[in-house]
Amino acid sequence: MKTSIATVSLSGDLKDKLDAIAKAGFDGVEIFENDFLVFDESPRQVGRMVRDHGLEITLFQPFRDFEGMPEPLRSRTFDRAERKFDLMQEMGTDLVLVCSNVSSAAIGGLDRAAADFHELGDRAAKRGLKVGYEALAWGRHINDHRDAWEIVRRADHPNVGLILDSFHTLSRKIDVNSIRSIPKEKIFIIQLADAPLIDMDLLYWSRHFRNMPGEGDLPVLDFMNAVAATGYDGYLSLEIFNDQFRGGNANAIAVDGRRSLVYLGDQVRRAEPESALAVPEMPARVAVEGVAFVEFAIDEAEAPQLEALIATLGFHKAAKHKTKSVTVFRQGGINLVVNTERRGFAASSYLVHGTSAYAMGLLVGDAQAARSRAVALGAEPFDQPLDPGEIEMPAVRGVGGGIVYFLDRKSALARIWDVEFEPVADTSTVAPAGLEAIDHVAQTMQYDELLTWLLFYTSLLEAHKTPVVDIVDPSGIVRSQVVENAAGSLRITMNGAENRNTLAGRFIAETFGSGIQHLAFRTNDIFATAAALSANGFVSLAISPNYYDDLEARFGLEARMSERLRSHNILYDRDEHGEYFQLYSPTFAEGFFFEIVERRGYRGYGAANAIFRIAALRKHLRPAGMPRA
Ligand SMILES: O=C(O)c1ccc(O)c(O)c1
Ligand SMILES: [Mg+2]
Repeated sequence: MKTSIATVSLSGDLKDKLDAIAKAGFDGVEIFENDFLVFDESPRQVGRMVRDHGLEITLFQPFRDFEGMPEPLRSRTFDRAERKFDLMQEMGTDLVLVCSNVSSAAIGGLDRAAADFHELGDRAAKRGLKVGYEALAWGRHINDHRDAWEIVRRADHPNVGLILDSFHTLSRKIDVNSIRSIPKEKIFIIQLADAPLIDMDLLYWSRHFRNMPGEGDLPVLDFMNAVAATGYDGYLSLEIFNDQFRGGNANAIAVDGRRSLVYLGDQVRRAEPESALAVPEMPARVAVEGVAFVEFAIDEAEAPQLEALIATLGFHKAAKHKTKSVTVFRQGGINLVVNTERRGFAASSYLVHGTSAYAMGLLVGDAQAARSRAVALGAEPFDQPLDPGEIEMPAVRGVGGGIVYFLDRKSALARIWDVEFEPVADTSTVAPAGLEAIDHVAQTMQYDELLTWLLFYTSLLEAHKTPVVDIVDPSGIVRSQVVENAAGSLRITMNGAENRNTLAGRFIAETFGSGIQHLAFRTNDIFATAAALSANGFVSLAISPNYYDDLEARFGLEARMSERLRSHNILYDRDEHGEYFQLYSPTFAEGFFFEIVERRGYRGYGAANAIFRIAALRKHLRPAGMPRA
């Protein structure tokens, strides 16, 4: 499978873009005219620079407002084309993208356009060049790939072909099956882009909101399956106009782009096994049985406070690592690992971020396969030297440079707790509080990382995303998006902070990066849990009494119920599936906190309660910028 990306998709100057594109592993690049025009090197030098990066120029674009022009405009357009042909030959590319005419001067008519393309094909052929025609969704006369194909067919010239762009086809909801009957040799290149579903003007939507396949809501896979059915085996080329990407980190966006294509190719391979795209084989998306553990990096001075907090939550100290200062606290199916090592990755993570939940372990069917898939999708492998007797746990880098470990029941990893750890006598006086499992892991990140991690998780794991929800923080909006599986055994909530003043934004500033900001545990009886926690000396996050008055009004709750909720600082929500109960700890260290939830059929995450929870948590923050003890 050959992958390419248009320079317009990334930020920086042409050199920055090429560096990022080459590093991410693309084979080719579409040179967007403006990126060339604002660059100071000659076409020949640009061509050399591209090839020095190990890349091929897949096409030069766009050539605008060509077909169907009346004289004297028509002659001028052909002169303009000849100039671009000169440039392409200097640069070293043989394909130009001609997008459908948007000019008010353009005259319609398939045969007129076909004749223009036939002539352009003749001129291109003299120089060994090719012309690809793309229907813009807002083209004046041609805005549907089926019409563009009809023109290409009538042009009947070996040097004239069709360019399909998923955005233009899917944004207009054009039946993708119409692609299946196009001869593959007439498809000169495939451009791919996704986009979030927003009801707006097509041109504006296309120029500002496109994103990588899999990051948006368009059925790009259906489009691609139809393309694959033609036998097409050429480049898959990303063309992503996105305001955020233009201002983003070119390297990160390029990695996302390459991941999106590899993932798309993998899905096509599974849907159309006969496809000619030569997609590399990789293990299937990974089913997650649950979050097996979360590990904290912390120093010895602060660890007792965390351990005391965990104890009031009803966790008991279960085991100690045989060779490392690592302790496991356990309750129900939950393992919390506290790592105070002074060497190794956890120690470095502590030095950079302060106390943080820097790693999580996912229980999967085959841990090695999970890591292989992650690496095939461009994840950064994580390895760390083992002590004698330790079992290697496959891992990759995750959000904020943290670690995602994979465990399974089929390898030696099944016995890791027994092999690497020694049980410790439980001397604690606290009682278990009925916490059964990790309900969700909440990761906080910069807003512009949200799509990156969304794609990371959904391409790797058997999980889907839910729509973005706006969380109102008193100091700004935080955008929240969930990755979860159908069984509910994997739930990751991601909060993207747009500014530093929100609770999420402060967390990122205080911990010098993104990471897990809270962990939510599941109970089957929130009131019994709340009572047990109180008995353990747990102090829950105090919620404003006004909240409970409002609850009664909003949900028609009985006064007895709202009083019960209030007395335990329990938040309440309801959806069409059932009820939800939430209870919070105050923040700890750099803004980390715990949550306890009970789901009575409810499927969401209590977004409506977030403003109350955030307002309460803010009261517990240590003043911004205070050094750690
Ligand atoms: O927005 C545009 O003008 C434009 C130009 C070239 C393309 O390939 C495209 O998809 C859109
Ligand atoms: Mg396009």
